[in-house]
Amino acid sequence: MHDTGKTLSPPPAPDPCWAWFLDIDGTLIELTGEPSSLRKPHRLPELLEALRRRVGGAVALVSGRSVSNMRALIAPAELPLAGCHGLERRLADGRMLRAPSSPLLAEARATLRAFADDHPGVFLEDKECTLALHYRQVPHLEWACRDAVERTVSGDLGMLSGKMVYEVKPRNFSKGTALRSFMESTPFQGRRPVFLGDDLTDEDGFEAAAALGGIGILVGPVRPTRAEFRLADVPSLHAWLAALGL
Ligand SMILES: O=P(O)(O)OC[C@H]1O[C@H](O[C@H]2O[C@H](CO)[C@@H](O)[C@H](O)[C@H]2O)[C@H](O)[C@@H](O)[C@@H]1O
Ligand SMILES: [Mg+2]
Repeated sequence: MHDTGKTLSPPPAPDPCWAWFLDIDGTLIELTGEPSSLRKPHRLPELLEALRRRVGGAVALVSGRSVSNMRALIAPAELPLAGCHGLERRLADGRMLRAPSSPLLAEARATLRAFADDHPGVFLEDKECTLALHYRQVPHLEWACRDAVERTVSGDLGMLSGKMVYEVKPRNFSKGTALRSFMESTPFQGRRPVFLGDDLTDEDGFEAAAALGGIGILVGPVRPTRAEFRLADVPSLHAWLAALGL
């Protein structure tokens, strides 16, 4: 783990021979006030389609969003996708794989729905296989939200901390397990993985990429991270990608 005092180097030039894994919010697109908003960022589908062609199809999006939400966001582009932090995957051939839902999730849903109803401004995003309790509109309620989520977590359920959000999800899946699974099949197999992400939930992706001989690129301010390289922000990522001639 790099400590906060260490400046991370800029990444090497983007390589079309890599296996590409990209986070969405805070990496490809700027964060906004609306969780999982389906507002389509300008030219995102075109960019992803150009990237897909340039790297021989070896690009997947790996997000906390659900696969259905990601598909709507990037349509008409079609890419391999990992949603809900690795619990769902849409393969290059269009097949969907979904981990079985935790029986404990229903109880967590009911508890967190009641909490959100009692706390105006807190938003519960129900992604079916995971739950996200957002406090972006009411930042002073961060600790109350954390406490509510912690109290729902037991058995196979774990808590994830993200940007102005606490999530509940089965522990056995992560962005790292998603990367590893994609790397076992074409068009990713045999390539060097590169994982790009901004948040704490991307650390599993950085770790998995490094374990397979690849690299992690943090997008955003310096912080303790397993990534080796850093790009300052979303526009810097897009400027760096431009070297691929997209
Ligand atoms: O893994 P990511 O692709 O980075 O997705 C992480 C979460 O993104 C969304 O929430 C975040 O973005 C929102 C829109 O910009 C913002 O309002 C919120 O505060 C952020 O936490 C999404 O709603 C979550 O489901 C994803 O897990
Ligand atoms: Mg992100």
